[in-house]
Amino acid sequence: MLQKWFEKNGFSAKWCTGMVSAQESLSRSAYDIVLSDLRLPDGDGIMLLSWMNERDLSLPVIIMTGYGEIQTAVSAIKLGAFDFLEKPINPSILAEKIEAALRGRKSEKNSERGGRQTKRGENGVRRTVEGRSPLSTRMYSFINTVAPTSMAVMLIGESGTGKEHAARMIHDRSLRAKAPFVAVDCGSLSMELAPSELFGHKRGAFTSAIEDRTGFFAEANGGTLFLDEVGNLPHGVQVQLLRALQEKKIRPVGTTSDLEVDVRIITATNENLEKAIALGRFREDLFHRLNEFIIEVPPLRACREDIPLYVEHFVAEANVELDKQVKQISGELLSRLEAYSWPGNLRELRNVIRRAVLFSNGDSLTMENLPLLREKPVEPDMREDVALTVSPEEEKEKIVQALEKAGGNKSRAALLLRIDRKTLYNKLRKYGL
Ligand SMILES: Nc1ncnc2c1ncn2[C@@H]1O[C@H](COP(=O)(O)OP(=O)(O)OP(=O)(O)O)[C@@H](O)[C@H]1O
Repeated sequence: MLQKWFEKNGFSAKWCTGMVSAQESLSRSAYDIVLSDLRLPDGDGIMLLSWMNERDLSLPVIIMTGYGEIQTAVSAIKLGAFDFLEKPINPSILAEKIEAALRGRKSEKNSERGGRQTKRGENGVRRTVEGRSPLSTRMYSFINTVAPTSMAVMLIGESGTGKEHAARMIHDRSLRAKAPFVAVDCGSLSMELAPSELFGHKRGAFTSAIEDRTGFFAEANGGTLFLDEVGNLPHGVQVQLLRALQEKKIRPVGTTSDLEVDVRIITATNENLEKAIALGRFREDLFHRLNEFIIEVPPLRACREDIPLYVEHFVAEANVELDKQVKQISGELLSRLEAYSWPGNLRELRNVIRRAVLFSNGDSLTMENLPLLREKPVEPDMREDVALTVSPEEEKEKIVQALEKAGGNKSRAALLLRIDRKTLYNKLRKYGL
């Protein structure tokens, strides 16, 4: 019914039957807005929202709720949902909310189109800022040095420090800037589908190959392919990747001839790959091919003097997105932000600021707007170690079962276990899975 409504009103709408099907659509194509039921046959709107947050899919999400679900809708807003809509849906309220969400989105897109840091979008918000602390300055000077070359760059840093951001910056400052930048989350590639996702396939190559698929390599031809969490690349695919890099040729699944590709590779990892090599999980020859130039992306707590700059940036961004007018930040709040340990780095800071701006009433942010930071700062190690059960054997068993259910897809398994992807990776390593 809603799909018809959208189409009648000049939108193109894709209807998904559940959470997994929405995740698949969101992974493949770009959308401007997501309208999701709170209850879904295979999950719920909040799980979908967390999944999108993890991947930085910052498009507006409107959650549709039934009678008596307002409390859950409020939690959704705290998690970053744009708004909620009570059922039965009133078309004029729906139209109003869609318009408000798209207004924010348009401003965001304009600022994205602004490209490099020096340019600004129509709304005057920069797309990115460069920290000025010694570690940040060093990183940007490495980025500027390596960008115009064709060297393979490996970005090493904790989750949320801005590795993907740095990869885009390298691409934008390279001679390939006008060609595509394609980002791939290696953790979500299953062993079975990875070759076809990376190298493409011919229709009929396997049962579910109902049409030809280009593959990420060919999509990135002439440009940059960013392999995020490269340590999670299935072992079998590592050999194929090495061949593609050495010979600059790929062979789509189900075909007999090679395609020439010209792709610059940037990888990111938040783990010690040398350890993975020692454990036989990562190929040493591939590692050397990928790390022609290593850049360390520092954790936010090592660059505390950059925090006010980032806060200012994220407030400006949230003002536009949420139609707010925050102009001041209380000294007490800023000191709190500077003192916090930021285990989730820039991503966590951005989320905290967006939430604070959303809950602000006037033109200033105070401690009142930051309920989440009032408690003791979380240490990174504690965050990593969320036990799923009391005994390690049971925990391992639970993980194995979730992986089976998810058909080997780690992101999906993490969702089933209700832990984040990074925690799952740590546990897989811990149990040698
Ligand atoms: N220099 C910057 N200026 C503005 N925003 C930034 C900057 N660097 C990172 N961000 C923002 O911080 C968030 C996290 O960045 P990013 O996704 O690049 O981190 P990551 O290290 O790749 O994370 P993960 O390890 O989880 O994949 C994003 O919302 C990104 O837009």
